[in-house]
Amino acid sequence: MVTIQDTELKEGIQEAIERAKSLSKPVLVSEVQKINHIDPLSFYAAGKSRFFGERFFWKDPSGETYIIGLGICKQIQSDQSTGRFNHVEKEWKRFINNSIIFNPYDKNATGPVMFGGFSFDPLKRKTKLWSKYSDSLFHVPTYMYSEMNGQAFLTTNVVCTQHDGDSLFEKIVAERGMIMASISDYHPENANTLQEEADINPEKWMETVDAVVDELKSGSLKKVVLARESRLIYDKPIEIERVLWNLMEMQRESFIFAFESNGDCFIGASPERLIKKYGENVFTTCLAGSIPRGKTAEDDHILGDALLHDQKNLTEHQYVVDMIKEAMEESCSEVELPDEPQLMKMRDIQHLYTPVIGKTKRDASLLALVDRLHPTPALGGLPKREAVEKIREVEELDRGFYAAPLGWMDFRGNGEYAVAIRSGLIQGNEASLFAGCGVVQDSNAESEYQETKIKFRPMLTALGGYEK
Ligand SMILES: C=C(O[C@H]1C=CC=C(C(=O)O)[C@@H]1O)C(=O)O
Ligand SMILES: [Mg+2]
Repeated sequence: MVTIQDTELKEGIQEAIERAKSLSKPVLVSEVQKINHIDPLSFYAAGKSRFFGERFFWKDPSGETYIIGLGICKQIQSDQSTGRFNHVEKEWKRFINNSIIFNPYDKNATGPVMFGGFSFDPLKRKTKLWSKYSDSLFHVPTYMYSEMNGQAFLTTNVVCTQHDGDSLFEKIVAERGMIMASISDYHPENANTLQEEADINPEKWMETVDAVVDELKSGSLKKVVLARESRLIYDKPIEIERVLWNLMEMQRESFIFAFESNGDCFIGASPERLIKKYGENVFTTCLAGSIPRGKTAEDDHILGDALLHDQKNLTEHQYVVDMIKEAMEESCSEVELPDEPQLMKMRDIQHLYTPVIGKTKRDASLLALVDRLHPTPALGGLPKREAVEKIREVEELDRGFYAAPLGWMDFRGNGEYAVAIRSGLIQGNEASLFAGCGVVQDSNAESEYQETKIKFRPMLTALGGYEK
């Protein structure tokens, strides 16, 4: 591991300490090394004893991008409700402004990266379920493995203060050496046994769906996404690595993520991109309207075809397209999207899907786009503000980070956010799973309930609790 760049890290740390003295504030040094490929999950697992509660894992659906972070060199958090996206972006810029970055590679997700997300609705009454996550929470990792189009990089981030000395460099190099030496191929061991599964108040949830359908028929609201929770209890602490392993095996076409905070872990496999921004190119997704997968290829085709022609689902989908198109046209000089939805087939479910691409106007930053889009009518409803207010009023669930933007942004302003659905919060040997669905005028409470059951499956199967 000793390379010429370690000289850079050493000198960078010395320079940063001097800079921290003159500025009277901490200064970041970030060093990027190109390394041989490492199995991303093995890197994550190597941080288990030293960094438990301070790790994250990210894979995009194409498998082109993996980002795994160990340790926290900087946390950006806030419980502020208005202007939170802008606030985080400002904090991020302020943090990297005076930093010293050794990164000769023109690759996204190398060098300083912040990973994290936002709660769905900062105005919702908080329960203790999400006490480990503030409304905006981002971590800048100390050690980060990233893979972009098959090339692998190791970033080391060190925050230096005016009180640090030369020993900081020795400490970091020793710790990094220990992590790298301890990486061994991860294989899951004993599965957990599910002891108790409690759907939280399904009857009440269906009554709420009925009540909202009545309102949709009479008022100005067109769509409200209603979600519910299932609480699982296992015989022993849930091994996050094993859940990730299962998700990677079974949900290849999804974003796969884990975000640890103070011992809890928010984890999932979402098919839905909120926004990706690489330079001026932006990509977003309209995903709404669902039907099960068929047991045979023929069944599956018949179901898919039925979805493509089902008026209730087409309406549910179209609300999302209209809103996203409008938002993108405001922020972009060019926007392209197909006229008709296509099918996105995941392991457990198929959806109506319309991809959207655009080119941003010069001033549109990634988090400004997140601000503009969240929540789309696939997670909130239409009109946006009224729908979020309705959810706040009638939904029992504390959504926390469920259905909200989760992802990364690098020091160049590039990054990607998924909508964190098909997800759960792991707390020791317990887990809460979340699933929701788009309620429109033609919704039927029983079939929406069945739809949420299917949406629990990716996480339930990965945790060990549902055999297909
Ligand atoms: C809100 C969820 O899914 C959304 C994404 C795709 C399809 C949806 C639907 O058909 O209702 C939902 O809008 C969820 O999985 O919890
Ligand atoms: Mg639906």
